[in-house]
Amino acid sequence: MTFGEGAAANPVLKGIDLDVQRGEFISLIGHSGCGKSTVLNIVAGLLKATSGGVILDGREVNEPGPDRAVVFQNHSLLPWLTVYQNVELAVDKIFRETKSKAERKEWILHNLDMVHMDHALHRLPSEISGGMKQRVGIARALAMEPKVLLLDEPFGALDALTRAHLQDEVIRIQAELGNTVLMITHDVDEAVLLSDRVVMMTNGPAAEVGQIMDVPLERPRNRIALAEDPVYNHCRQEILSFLYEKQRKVEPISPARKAAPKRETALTA
Ligand SMILES: Nc1ncnc2c1ncn2[C@@H]1O[C@H](COP(=O)(O)OP(=O)(O)OP(=O)(O)O)[C@@H](O)[C@H]1O
Repeated sequence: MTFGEGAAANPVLKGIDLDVQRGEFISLIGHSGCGKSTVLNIVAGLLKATSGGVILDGREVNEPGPDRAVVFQNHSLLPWLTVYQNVELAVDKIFRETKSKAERKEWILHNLDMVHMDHALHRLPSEISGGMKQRVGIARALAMEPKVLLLDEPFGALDALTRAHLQDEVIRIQAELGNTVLMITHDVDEAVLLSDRVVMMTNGPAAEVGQIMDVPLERPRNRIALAEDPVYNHCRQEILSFLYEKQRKVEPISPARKAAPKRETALTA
């Protein structure tokens, strides 16, 4: 994927070659700006790759479709619609022809129940917390019955406790439904806890898949028990070593910091 042309060309991705099995949970991890969201947006059909493409169930996909639902870091709920109506909008769009009104209602309630949001059906997004909004976003995505669930740092904006809670819910839901999931994360523990495989990307420009690691941990996984698990810790170590040794990223010093007086530079170094 190259953005721009000629002198302004920015070759963001070079070799992204990845086979994903049905029902697999894949995490994509890499330093900021390496191109993770670009990969996800290409899979979602929101961006078109400069060359190469995406094949889903034997068919090339190059535009958005209900077979790939995306959950973004900052919820994308419509602020003037209630929790129920936000999910209803997606469900009506996809199932208008195939489910009756009563069946659609039951399906909306079922999906909101799955993320434990059935108590707040008639609240507006502005009346619920950040974690609750992400749950509604997940319910809306699940209600579309996508072949692939695309999660772009879905827990990134949440506090640590809410994040852990929602991760556990995603683990439970994935165990129940067996979704195929592609998730972007910056969080090493989250990647190991949730994934079957972790795809590590090299630093851009022209980022590629640097390493793919299997996570051979039994499911269901329990975060507390895993803290002591040698396999879990080995997986963490592998990712940390990739990110901070093999792909160590040194941020350029900004002009403002360069110009700072000596003493201040020493304090901020
Ligand atoms: N629509 C676009 N037009 C031009 N350049 C873009 C566009 N989208 C992304 N880029 C560039 O592509 C590079 C990769 O961006 P991307 O958002 O995919 O990285 P990322 O790994 O997801 O970053 P982060 O972890 O910080 O979210 C960046 O240099 C960014 O500026």
